[in-house]
Amino acid sequence: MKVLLIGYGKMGRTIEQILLDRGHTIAGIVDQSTKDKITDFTAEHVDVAIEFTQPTAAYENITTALKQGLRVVSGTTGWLDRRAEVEALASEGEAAFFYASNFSLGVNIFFALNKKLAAMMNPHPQYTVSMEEIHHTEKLDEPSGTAITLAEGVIEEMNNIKGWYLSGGEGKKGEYVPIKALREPEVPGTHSITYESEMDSIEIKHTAHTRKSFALGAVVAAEWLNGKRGVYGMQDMLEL
Ligand SMILES: NC(=O)C1=CN([C@@H]2O[C@H](COP(=O)(O)OP(=O)(O)OC[C@H]3O[C@@H](n4cnc5c(N)ncnc54)[C@H](O)[C@@H]3O)[C@@H](O)[C@H]2O)C=CC1
Ligand SMILES: O=C(O)C1=N[C@H](C(=O)O)C[C@H](O)C1
Repeated sequence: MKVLLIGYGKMGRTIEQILLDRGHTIAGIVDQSTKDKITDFTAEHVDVAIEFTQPTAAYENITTALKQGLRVVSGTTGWLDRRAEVEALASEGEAAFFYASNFSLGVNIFFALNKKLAAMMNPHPQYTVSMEEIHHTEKLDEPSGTAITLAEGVIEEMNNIKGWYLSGGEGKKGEYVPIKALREPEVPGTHSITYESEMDSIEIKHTAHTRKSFALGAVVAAEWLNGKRGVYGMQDMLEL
């Protein structure tokens, strides 16, 4: 598979290594400091583009790649207010789009566990739900995309939960999930969900030991997307 890397930071470089280890080739690298531009590439040169950049750049990068007719896998967080526009564009043309707030297999199992636990807690309003995420200090967005996906899972399953808020901000206790975002050196990503009552607490937690888990998931998603058209996510691929 010929892959265009859009974004050559921590994730782009980890993905490159996994691509090479799995026998793929790098068609080009687009970053702020490289000569390559997304508009230099079409589906003739590229089977899949993998986009990991930053919240302010993702929308422009993804839509440019889709307009070039490229299949795009993206994991950039913090831009999803424009996700519907991207998905509409991807479903019109020859291109394809695969997005995940977290590509790690373990986190996607954790997403399913989170929803199952939320459904079990739904009839028990004496428990108050809260979340915490910890990431490295270079992370630009908060809360993490993964924490938002976890909160959306709780909102889907619990009748009395209406939304989420960044802990420290405004929110109605009990009706909104507070998400505490902590930044500590070198942490790849830790997420926990706690249900607290006067009697006891229940906590589930996922700890990433390395960002290789996210990078491997993105490469597997690119392999899976190759040859397809349309809009996809981890549930389509993993059938969890
Ligand atoms: N979905 C997932 O599984 C994961 C998502 N992420 C997300 O991926 C994104 C990138 O993460 P990292 O690689 O750790 O960040 P990073 O800061 O190490 O790298 C980002 C790269 O994007 C480049 N960039 C910025 N604007 C650009 C533009 N307009 N065009 C091309 N390149 C541009 C920067 O120069 C930098 O090299 C973040 O939003 C992060 O939250 C990170 C890990 C896993
Ligand atoms: O910025 C990161 O590093 C990560 N970002 C993603 C997120 O915002 O959820 C995924 C992972 O937690 C690492």
